[in-house]
Amino acid sequence: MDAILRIILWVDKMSVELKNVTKKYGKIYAIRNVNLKINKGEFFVLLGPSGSGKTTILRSIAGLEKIDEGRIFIDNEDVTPLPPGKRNVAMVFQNFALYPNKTVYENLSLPIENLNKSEREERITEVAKRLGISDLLNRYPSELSGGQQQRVALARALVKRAKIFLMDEPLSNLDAPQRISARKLIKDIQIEERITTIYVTHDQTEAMAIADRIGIIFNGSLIQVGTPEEIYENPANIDVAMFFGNPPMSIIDGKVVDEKGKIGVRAEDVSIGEGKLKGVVREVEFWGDRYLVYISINGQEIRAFSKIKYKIGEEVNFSFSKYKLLGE
Ligand SMILES: Nc1ncnc2c1ncn2[C@@H]1O[C@H](COP(=O)(O)OP(=O)(O)OP(=O)(O)O)[C@@H](O)[C@H]1O
Repeated sequence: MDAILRIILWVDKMSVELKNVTKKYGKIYAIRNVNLKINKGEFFVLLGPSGSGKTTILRSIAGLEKIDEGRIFIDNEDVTPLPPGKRNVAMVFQNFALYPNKTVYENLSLPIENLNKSEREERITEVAKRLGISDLLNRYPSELSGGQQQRVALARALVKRAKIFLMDEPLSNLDAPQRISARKLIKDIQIEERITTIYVTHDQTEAMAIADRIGIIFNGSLIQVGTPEEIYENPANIDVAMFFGNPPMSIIDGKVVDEKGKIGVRAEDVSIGEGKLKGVVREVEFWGDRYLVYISINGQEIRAFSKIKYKIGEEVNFSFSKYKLLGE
């Protein structure tokens, strides 16, 4: 049987649901009244600033944290009282720890020690092939690059044939090119196997690239859930608008345009060189295929993409093709 088909057949996808989940450390709320349904086979990204509660949600789903209030369901079964070992999830941590004194093969054998030797060998060979680490099985972790170690950590989660993947900033140790190729690999595996995956990051570019849906969390509360496109187009509030997108929306006072309240504008919706608004160029960044121009207008700042490199201090006319009213 084709290896990929076999992997698909292992996996019997699971949904995850959190109902009114609260977790406190002492008096501090790490997460507060979180309600969230993650669908079978979905790639769900939890995105938020440092300390917002992302890891706490993941650890609560894994059973590594005891929640104070609420219930957690995996495939409609209430798993709240179950220990981690009974939840059938695999977690890949930020600082993936491989056993340094064991070879890659031995590291991959550990989660499946309960199987007999030939079954173990079959699984490891299959997953190693899929992840391009077949040639590394006899090496020790110290003899691997960061990216190779990352693949071994992923392989270790995969050999277990868990039904849910929980990933906590799994690419944080990699450099930029490695991150891009590793995230593509994670996404490829997830698409092929449709393993329900919950992935934590504070990097919104990564979130947009990889997610089916994103949950935005600030200060322990889930603020918005939607596809990357939905959140990009319609941020739920000013905090989300100022956080999501690269660059995020510029937030300006309505009085600059003919609207009341705060207005969010995306850099690609600003056209320099036309329109009745006037501002001064404060800074210009080279972004490879274009420039990001910082324009100041009545003491407020607007960012605009431009093919032309404007000069700092230059007065420019500009207009918006689109903007979003974000309230008072
Ligand atoms: N073991 C703990 N004891 C006390 N407070 C904790 C503990 N773990 C987390 N916290 C607090 O709970 C809140 C949420 O932490 P959490 O690690 O879930 O955030 P995060 O979004 O994953 O952050 P980061 O992106 O920095 O990893 C923070 O205020 C944190 O200081």
